Amino acid sequence: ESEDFFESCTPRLDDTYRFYLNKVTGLDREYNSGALHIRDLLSPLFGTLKESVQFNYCFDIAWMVKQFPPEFRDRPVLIIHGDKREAKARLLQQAQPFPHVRFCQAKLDIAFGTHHTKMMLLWYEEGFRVIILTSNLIRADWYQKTQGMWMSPLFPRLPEGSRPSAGESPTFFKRDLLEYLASYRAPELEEWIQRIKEHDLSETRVYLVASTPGRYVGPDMERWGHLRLRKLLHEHTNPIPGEERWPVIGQFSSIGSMGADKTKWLAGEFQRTLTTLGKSSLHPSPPIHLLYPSVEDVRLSLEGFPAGGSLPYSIQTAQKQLWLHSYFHRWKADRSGRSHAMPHIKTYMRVSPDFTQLAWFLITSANLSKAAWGALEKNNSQVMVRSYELGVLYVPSAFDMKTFPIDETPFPVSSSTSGFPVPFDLPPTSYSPKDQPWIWNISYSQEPDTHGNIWVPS
Ligand SMILES: O=C(O)c1ccc(Nc2c(-c3ccccc3O)nc3cnccn23)cc1C(=O)O
Repeated sequence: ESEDFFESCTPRLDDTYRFYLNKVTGLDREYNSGALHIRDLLSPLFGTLKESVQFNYCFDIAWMVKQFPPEFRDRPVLIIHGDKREAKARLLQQAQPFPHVRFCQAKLDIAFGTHHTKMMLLWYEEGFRVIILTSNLIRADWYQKTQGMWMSPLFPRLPEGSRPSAGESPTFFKRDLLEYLASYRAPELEEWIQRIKEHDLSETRVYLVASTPGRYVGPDMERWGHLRLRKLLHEHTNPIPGEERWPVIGQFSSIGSMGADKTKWLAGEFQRTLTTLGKSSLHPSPPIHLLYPSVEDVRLSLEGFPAGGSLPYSIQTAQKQLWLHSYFHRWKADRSGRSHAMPHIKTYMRVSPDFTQLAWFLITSANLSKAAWGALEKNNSQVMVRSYELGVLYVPSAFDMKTFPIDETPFPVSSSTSGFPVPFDLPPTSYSPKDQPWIWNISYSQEPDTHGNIWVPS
């Protein structure tokens, strides 16, 4: 039985894609097999921790410290955040009892930008690991929401005296990660840039898709945000016969202001990016399906209306863009047992007309907003990005495939399949005429949620 015990307590992980969902409290056991809790990520099973860096937006420092196993609880943790003034003071105050926790404030010089990036840099005795994820470092983000992550392989240390460009991956992940870290221009990150240079990242098969605040011109325009994604799709995917019938899917947990009509950004520059496949000069208009929870999805969720506290779509923004809601589809994820675990994960993908194959897949912190993805300005000669964002792109060519088959039953995880574990149901389910998008700052008092409560925002 010790074998069974060991089997049951160490998650059998899908090694192909290294894409995992968070565990969700209250699901049948099978739907959490292969899913990971934050305590799994920080467990000695993945390495003997020396120091870590936590890039995130929202922090509960005392809760975070408790997620480390006791033997690692005093190891230095560097927090990369975007808080300023009183918010920064409150954050630093949280760590007053924890001298091993230090802080670095990411510069946010453009209005309305946020430090949205969620990443763990884990330095072990045995080597180095990167985790890029969608969860904040607060209990609620790891309880009953659908969240996801990419977990890197263990990167071994390079032999002494290796040249810095050693340890590069076929997807140039090492160069791109170092450039992203350098974009903070933060002295606290210098020693981490140096440490990563000393490790072998060559087994990485995903491309980094990052956003860093700024106004970019010329070749710098393709380094960040959606123009970076367009560049990667242009270089590393191929045209598909009948691609105009291959839908684009965007799935997210918040929405920015998209302008008075679809041509302002969504069906213009953003659609141009999402429909790029290789170097074809066609600009098809395939279906675009946007997945965002309806009020009913939230009301009937495991958390009930409080799930909507992490779906910050405001009435002020929504009323300016009613045209957007015709693209919307519900959150339905029976295949992962997560139809009632509201999404905080963000994913974008290009699927075949029969929803059995993927041309590419992106998991990211970036919601549907110009702040996150960037927007062209000055007659398309400049792109402006407001926020820090981070995600990873899967393209079939990096896995010696033409397309990714989709695994329609990703749970319980079976290391046998080579299918990509898309976490929600395909095809997407359109809103019914009565469905409305969840808006977080209006009241819902007609019908109670799963906990018998109504929603009356202050
Ligand atoms: O990922 C996400 O969906 C996400 C979305 C927004 C966000 N921040 C944020 C919030 C807000 C949302 C929820 C609880 C507290 C908040 O302050 N309100 C605004 C207003 N304008 C810009 C950013 N805003 C943070 C995250 C995240 O979880 O990182």
